[in-house]
Amino acid sequence: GHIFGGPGSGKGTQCEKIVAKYGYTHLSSGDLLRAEVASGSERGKQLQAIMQKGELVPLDTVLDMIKDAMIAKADVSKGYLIDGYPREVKQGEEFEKKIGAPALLLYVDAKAETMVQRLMKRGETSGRADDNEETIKKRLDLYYKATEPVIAYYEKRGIVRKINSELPVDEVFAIVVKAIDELK
Ligand SMILES: Nc1ncnc2c1ncn2[C@H]1C[C@H](O)[C@@H](COP(=O)(O)OP(=O)(O)O)O1
Ligand SMILES: [Mg+2]
Repeated sequence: GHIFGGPGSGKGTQCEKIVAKYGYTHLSSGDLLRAEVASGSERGKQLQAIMQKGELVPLDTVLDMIKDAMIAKADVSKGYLIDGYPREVKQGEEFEKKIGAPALLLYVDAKAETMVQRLMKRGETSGRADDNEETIKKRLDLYYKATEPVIAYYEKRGIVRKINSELPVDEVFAIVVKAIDELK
């Protein structure tokens, strides 16, 4: 399934707990991209410039990275947890064409102020170039404009489970567990 939500909503935090409990293969598009940047490759340098501006990297680049990572784990995986993708409806359509339809979309929902506060706090230690006030604003704008519409695309199929991420981490996780277990 996919885990979906704004920047700082708590996707990564919940993914860690999901992986510990269910053993799914966690694929964070952001982490894959940041690994490419860290490798120092030419492609990584181009990606870094885009991410630093808070913009979306080209669709095919992210999707190919996810697909490669899925294939690499195909024979050992108990299931995939795709984190931070799709970021726009077009990406969702491409994912379905090239990979398939997700079984579940966990929509980790928090208020804009909450997300900003969490990201500013995370920025104190994360070392992430995009966890600064200016880029956070742009990421939130982009989230509301481009990414949130993705929900409607999946809602039609009845696979969206909205999770209140204003709650403490463990309470959020309890709701997540319920959503996953209902599916099994
Ligand atoms: N339910 C919650 N309550 C309080 N803080 C939370 C929370 N979920 C996550 N956080 C904190 C952990 C991080 O420092 C920050 C952003 O969380 P994250 O998991 O990195 O978000 P995302 O991966 O969606 O960007 O907020
Ligand atoms: Mg994350």
